[in-house]
Amino acid sequence: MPKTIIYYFSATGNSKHVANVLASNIEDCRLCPIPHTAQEESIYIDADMVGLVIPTHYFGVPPLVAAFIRKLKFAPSVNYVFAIITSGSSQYLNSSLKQLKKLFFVQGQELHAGYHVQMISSYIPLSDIPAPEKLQQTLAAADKKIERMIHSILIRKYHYDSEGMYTPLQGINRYWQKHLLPSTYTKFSCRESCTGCATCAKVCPVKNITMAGQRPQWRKDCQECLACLHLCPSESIEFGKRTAARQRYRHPQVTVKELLIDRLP
Ligand SMILES: Cc1cc2nc3c(=O)[nH]c(=O)nc-3n(C[C@H](O)[C@H](O)[C@H](O)COP(=O)(O)O)c2cc1C
Repeated sequence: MPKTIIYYFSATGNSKHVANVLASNIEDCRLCPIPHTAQEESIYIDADMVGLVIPTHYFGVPPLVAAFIRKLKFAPSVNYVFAIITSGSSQYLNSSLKQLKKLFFVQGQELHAGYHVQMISSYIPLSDIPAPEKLQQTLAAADKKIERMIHSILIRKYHYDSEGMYTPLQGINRYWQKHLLPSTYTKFSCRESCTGCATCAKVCPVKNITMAGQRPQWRKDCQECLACLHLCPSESIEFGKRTAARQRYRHPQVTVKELLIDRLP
């Protein structure tokens, strides 16, 4: 195993960008996309340093990431574990690090450091993608924060970014997972402009989309990551009623090809 392994999940490239920058600044570092581990029942990590880079979904940890952590077993060589949460804005309205701390604790592993980095929100049912100038400013500020995080990680600093005291958010995340997520797949629709290229099926991290008569069909395992919607080349996919008038997003330094490679082999 390499000295450092970074596991990540990314639908629209924000977390992938952070993981890429980390890997190019940390010696002997391997990147591992979480969807690649889906078939494994147990994952033994025999590295010195372990990183996790993930988006926040509904103020907390995406369920596929929680399921991944529950499979982990750590060798005694592991001496530093860090997590980075990418988000639209809600560092101070968030419970991701609190949740991760508990998830790692249950696996017998301390989470030594946790960071938030504000990027662009992929949750367009709620708000539109900002204008190009604002988008660039936000991503430039994120790159500055990534530089500072790398410095702290390289000196193995023990540090937690604050998430505020707003614990009811953990309840909202649980409610979403239990009561809303199971029927999320019913909210997708596909316009006439669909070319049947199947990019949506290929980018789905849980292989939840099948093509029927050149049209996507969403099954019940949807994680609501919105990769299908944002990465559709003809912008033919909608989610609910509000996305029709809204722009799509992908981190400008991450290609669709890279995100495709991240999915299940
Ligand atoms: C279902 C869903 C829920 C989200 N919830 C939040 C949230 O609670 N707070 C926030 O700031 N951003 C939220 N976002 C935005 C993402 O966390 C953010 O865009 C993230 O950087 C996406 O990372 P990725 O490009 O690696 O997938 C949400 C996005 C999705 C798809």
